[in-house]
Amino acid sequence: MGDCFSLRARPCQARVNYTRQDVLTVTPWLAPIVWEGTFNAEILDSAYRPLNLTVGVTAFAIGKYTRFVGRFLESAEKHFMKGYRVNYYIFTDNPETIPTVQLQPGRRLVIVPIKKYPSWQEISMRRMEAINKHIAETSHGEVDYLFCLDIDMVFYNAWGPETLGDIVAALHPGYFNVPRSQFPYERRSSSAAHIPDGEGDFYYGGAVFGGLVKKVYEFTKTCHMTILTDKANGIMAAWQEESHLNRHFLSHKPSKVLSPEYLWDDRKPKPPEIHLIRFSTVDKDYKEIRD
Ligand SMILES: CC(=O)N[C@H]1[C@@H](OP(=O)(O)OP(=O)(O)OC[C@H]2O[C@@H](n3ccc(=O)[nH]c3=O)[C@H](O)[C@@H]2O)O[C@H](CO)[C@H](O)[C@@H]1O
Ligand SMILES: [Mn+2]
Repeated sequence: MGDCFSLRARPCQARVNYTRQDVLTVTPWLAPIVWEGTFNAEILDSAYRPLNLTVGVTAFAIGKYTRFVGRFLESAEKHFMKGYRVNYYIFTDNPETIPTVQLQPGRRLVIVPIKKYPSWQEISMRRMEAINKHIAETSHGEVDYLFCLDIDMVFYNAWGPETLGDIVAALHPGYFNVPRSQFPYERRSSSAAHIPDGEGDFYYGGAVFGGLVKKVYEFTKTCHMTILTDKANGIMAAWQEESHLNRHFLSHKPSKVLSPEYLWDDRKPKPPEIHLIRFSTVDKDYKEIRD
């Protein structure tokens, strides 16, 4: 440690400034946007380590997506909440295919058997329901914070306590630097996920959200309800649960926002704002894997 940091906004040579000039680091409702260079990992660790927190992760591996579990878990063991207690909850329709991965002390793997829905859209959307049910039945008593992540992803760099917050969303890698008019929100007013033109803060990704387990319970409950409302009306939102997530975060603002470093996409070139890719989508053959 020993950093001496400046309270002045402008850079000064001898002191460390935990800010970035090239990106937005705080939302208009004063939630931090977490980028590399905006926090001190050592100070955060010394604040959070003594709390002896347990952090949960939910990830779904249904059908052919079981192939992603090994790399996901192995990379998480290297980079995700290193030194903290972690429970991985892997939801799958095929428990026998889940590889055994050597875990660090204080970390455990829980297999949650779940049925397979016929379409990839339904599989993706039904995660809200399954996570909500699992929190109510089990994980509310097992973890303090819970992150809900896509499985077709790999950790490349540290994901630590800087990500913890009451309710946390992540900026989608495809839309963090485009005008709001281009966000792929659901635009049909017949959908419960509808966001009119001229509204919306950011475009968040469906692959990463989290927070205090109680808050994630409330969040997944509302998203599942609005998904069911659409279903009853015979409509499916443009980007499934991701559209509902974006609608919910418009009226219930996240208390912390993760930069696209925490939700990157290997297929994209790295722009200068992205200093450290921490978690990224692996390339996959959509046609082959979703049939
Ligand atoms: C980067 C990002 O924000 N990704 C979102 C995006 O596309 P993606 O292309 O990332 O969606 P995807 O194919 O990864 O599906 C989402 C997740 O559902 C699970 N799964 C899906 C299909 C299947 O047959 N088996 C299975 O287990 C698996 O955990 C997967 O990671 O849009 C989806 C909804 O349209 C979700 O909101 C994703 O989170
Ligand atoms: Mn994905």
